[in-house]
Amino acid sequence: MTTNEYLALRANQAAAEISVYNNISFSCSHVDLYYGAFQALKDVNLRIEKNQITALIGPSGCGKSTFLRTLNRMNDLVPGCRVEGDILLSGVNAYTEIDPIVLRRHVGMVFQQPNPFPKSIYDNVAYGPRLKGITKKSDLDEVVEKSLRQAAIWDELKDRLHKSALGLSGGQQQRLCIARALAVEPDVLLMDEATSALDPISTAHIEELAVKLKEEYTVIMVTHNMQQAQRIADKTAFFYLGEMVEYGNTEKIFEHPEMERTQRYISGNFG
Ligand SMILES: Nc1ncnc2c1ncn2[C@@H]1O[C@H](COP(=O)(O)OP(=O)(O)OP(=O)(O)O)[C@@H](O)[C@H]1O
Repeated sequence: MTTNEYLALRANQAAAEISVYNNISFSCSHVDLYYGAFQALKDVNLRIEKNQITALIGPSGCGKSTFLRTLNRMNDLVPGCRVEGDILLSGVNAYTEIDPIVLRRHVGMVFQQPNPFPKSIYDNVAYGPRLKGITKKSDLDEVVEKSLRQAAIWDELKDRLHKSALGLSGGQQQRLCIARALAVEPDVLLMDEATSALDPISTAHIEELAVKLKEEYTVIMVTHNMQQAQRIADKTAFFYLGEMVEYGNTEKIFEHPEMERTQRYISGNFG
């Protein structure tokens, strides 16, 4: 091989690498996480694709929420928690190259229990944009409307924007929390069992919403509900005892898993 041929090959490989990263939201390599002496994540390697819904499944205590929280550095707030390995967001190291506050603006999160602020519906959604420095009323009005529309709750709430968010139903509160997360224009939305406290109709609303949102956002969700993962997730990662055992297209994980532990879990033999 001549020098020129080698250089051409290397350039091609570099271009291929870059195009791979274009489709990748989070790239996690050799991630270990310790709560004090206890190791909760063990050598997790996972690439999460953009504009997809990725479900994290596995038995209780296997590290799904812990992994989700490493993505926006929520675990930084836990005393004694230590993360090793690399977590890149669009190629940028989330632990060494971005301030956690900025990271969390790009990576929004919705929790199991809806947690609106004890403020008006409007002020809940306007909270993040105001922190970002948006103060003009017409600009805030626009962001509030856009975010509530994206969260598929504008029509229900548009006539009561200045009423307390605490007066909404659980399902409405959860969609409001999604609107609040979207108002700062994140790239990624993390959902930690976001429907487990909701009734079936509210759950269906949130599932439909997640499918719509993946056109613009990357959605990563922890769920105990295997039917939910099968209904809406493009990709599924199975965790067990702190390890990410298997990852792939949801259909494949549920119908033809490669690992015995995945097979046993999805067939209900443990967990
Ligand atoms: N703040 C913490 N301090 C110490 N240990 C923790 C902490 N949070 C979680 N753990 C431990 O880490 C392990 C993984 O917990 P995690 O909540 O990530 O699991 P999970 O798969 O999300 O579980 P579940 O499905 O029950 O929510 C568990 O053994 C848990 O007890």
